[in-house]
Amino acid sequence: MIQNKYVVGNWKMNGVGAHLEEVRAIAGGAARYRGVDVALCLPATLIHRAADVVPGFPVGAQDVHFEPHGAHTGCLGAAMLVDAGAVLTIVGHSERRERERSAEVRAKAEAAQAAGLDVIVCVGESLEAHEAGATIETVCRLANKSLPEQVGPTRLTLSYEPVWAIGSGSTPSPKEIGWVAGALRDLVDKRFGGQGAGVRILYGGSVNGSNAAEIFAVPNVDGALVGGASLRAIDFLPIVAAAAEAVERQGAIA
Ligand SMILES: O=C(CO)COP(=O)(O)O
Repeated sequence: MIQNKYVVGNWKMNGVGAHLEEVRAIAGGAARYRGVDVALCLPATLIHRAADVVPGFPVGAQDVHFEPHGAHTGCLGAAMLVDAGAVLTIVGHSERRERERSAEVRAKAEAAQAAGLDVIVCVGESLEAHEAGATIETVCRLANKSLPEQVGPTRLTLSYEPVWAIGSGSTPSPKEIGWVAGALRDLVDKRFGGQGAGVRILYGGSVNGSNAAEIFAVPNVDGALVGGASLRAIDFLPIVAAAAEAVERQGAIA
């Protein structure tokens, strides 16, 4: 089944109020492309303001606590994110996995689903695992342990982000990305049966305007999770354009 590509920006710990102009430019620019769903996962401090500035454009969080509320200093529950205007959240990003295990990632995904958030679950292998030829084994193990019990009523997405490719300028070859995306597609289909077809698989790690077209042409890659190149419209919109072109080439604009 061919569906819209999904291009999500992850601003990480970047952005203050002045950068809402970029959010506005990205939302306005993205609206020009058909066949692509675009979203931005912003610092929590900007979610509410962005939701006001670009009503209807999907803004999300980069993490969520697995409990709805309580004595968790510095954390945010899913209902709080919804209240701020978020419609999605990332869970299990490798920059957070240093402090959390897959069982916690799964609990976060389920808490987010229960609150009505779309969820992007991240998995990826370390450089050591990559060099040892253990990429597929590692990402499938992480995906199996981190994915929620059910696809759920909201949109579930799985993002393959090799730890060594994040912010490094290096990416796996299209062939390697294809092997992993194919393995994750099989895993999702097996785990969720017919509902698995609705789960999109993204690639993340040093995606930019120059390599996006090649990455979007890889079988089973349904989009990208973009870090550094999502901070400015001038860098991010060419990635959105490449996704729209890939969908057009596949002849199935939704
Ligand atoms: O971690 C990432 C997105 O979540 C990728 O970051 P970069 O695109 O900056 O490599």
